Amino acid sequence: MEEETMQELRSKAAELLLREEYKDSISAYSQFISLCQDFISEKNPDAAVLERLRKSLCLAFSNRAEARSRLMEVTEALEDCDLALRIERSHVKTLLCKGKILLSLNRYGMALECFEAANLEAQSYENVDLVSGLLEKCKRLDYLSRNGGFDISDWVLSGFTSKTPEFAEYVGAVEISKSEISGRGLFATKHVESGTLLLVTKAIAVDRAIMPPDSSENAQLVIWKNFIDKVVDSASKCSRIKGLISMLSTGEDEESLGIPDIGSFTDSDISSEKLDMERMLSILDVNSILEDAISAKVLGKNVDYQGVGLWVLASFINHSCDPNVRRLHIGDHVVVHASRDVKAGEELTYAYFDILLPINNRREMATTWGFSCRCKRCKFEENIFLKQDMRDIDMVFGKKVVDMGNVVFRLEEAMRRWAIRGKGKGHLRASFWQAYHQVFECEKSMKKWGRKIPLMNVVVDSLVEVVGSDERIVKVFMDGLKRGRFNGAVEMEKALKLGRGVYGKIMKKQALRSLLQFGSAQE
Ligand SMILES: C[S@@+](CC[C@H](N)C(=O)[O-])C[C@H]1O[C@@H](n2cnc3c(N)ncnc32)[C@H](O)[C@@H]1O
Repeated sequence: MEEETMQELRSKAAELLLREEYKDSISAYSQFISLCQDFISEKNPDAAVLERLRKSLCLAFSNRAEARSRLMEVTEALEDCDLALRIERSHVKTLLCKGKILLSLNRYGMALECFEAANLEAQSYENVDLVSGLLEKCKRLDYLSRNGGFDISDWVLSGFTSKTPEFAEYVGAVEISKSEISGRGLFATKHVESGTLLLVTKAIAVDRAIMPPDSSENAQLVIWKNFIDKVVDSASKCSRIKGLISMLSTGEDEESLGIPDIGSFTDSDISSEKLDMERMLSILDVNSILEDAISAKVLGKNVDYQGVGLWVLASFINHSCDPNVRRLHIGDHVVVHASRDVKAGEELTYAYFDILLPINNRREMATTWGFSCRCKRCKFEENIFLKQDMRDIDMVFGKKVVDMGNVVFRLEEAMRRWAIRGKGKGHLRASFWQAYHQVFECEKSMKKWGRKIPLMNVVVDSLVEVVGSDERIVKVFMDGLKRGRFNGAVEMEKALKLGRGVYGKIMKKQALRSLLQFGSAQE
């Protein structure tokens, strides 16, 4: 009688799974599993029956894992996989299910073990091609995650119409350490040149919508709410994701936060911590980033797209008004690269907001971010802005006068009087970038001021040395090249170096060229 009930439950559960009614299927399998386990322990069946029941139990755990994985109930699905594999170590269906879940969690090494084990048994499995396909994909991702050999050239050259390139999470020459800016930060472990890939990380969740320029605040709130729901849902279904999120700062008491080992983000276990809703919301407030932020570039998407997401490893990157990294958003991945040469041990920072502005404007933006900026450039400029001349220049600049040449001229003269050299010059030029920009882009202004102010080439070099490559700076440089202001080949090489600072080294010269010349038109 009991065996009959079990048989009925098992058939019902399998049918529900086929019909993609996962919740009901999980419930039916749970009942079957419980009855089956009781039967085995209470009835002590003979060897043949026991063997049959154990096989059924293994399949039930495996199918419940499948249903749970479809609902993204990752932690419970993995537990079911392990229960099934404890009964039958090389159960192909379970190995595939477990491998796919591990792959979705970017745990390539462990996923590879599952697919390799499944492949050994695959001859007896009806879908041999599926097994070998998954094994090959996992090998590729595992390889990319170890050596970071991404190349998006073909995709860029196709105008982003070909298949989006395959990305795996990658941790380059970086570590998390105590920051002088605030709490923890990400640091370079070796000298890297501009454009070097440092990190590729996949979003915990991201929400996007097409947002026309005049869209209401309400529309933004909808994106934000959807995004929060997605993160909360993922964290509730996956203890690893919950563990990762709980490492992040709430913006309070950052100096007391623990310093996670960078290795724990790749293939090791992360324990789940307590994470109530209040803490979760503070974490999202402090760490969520916009895809179209100033130091980011969304590749392959419509310009009206707006997206907000959470990328855990990138969340350890502090802001600086002298940033040295930028990020590209490609699909759900964030790709972080050096935007200028970086020395070993240097903290990696990007701009959370526009830093090509004077200190007062930057202060306001930092306040809306909830902090007061403690970067070196702000400290330097706080002192300089005590000078009356500096405040006068800032006032004229603030009036958005038509002829900004006067601002540039007065600033350059003041820097000469105050004997400001090297990085200091770059800092102040960055603050008044819009004035330089206006002059360099206007033939009439150049005729009037050209001889009295430094060459554009010189200004660009000093800017990039302190704030790294920036699309706007590169554009002015490229426009200068097109107007024939410089000697061709050497300057073209320099333009490509600047371009690598903006777009990274994950594409060949030809693709980079196309982005530099036609970038915005293609997106
Ligand atoms: C995304 S987190 C960066 C990592 C964070 N420092 C940590 O320990 O986890 C953003 C928070 O870091 C701090 N922060 C980042 N850049 C800063 C800066 N330039 N000056 C002061 N605080 C900064 C602020 O508290 C901000 O809310």
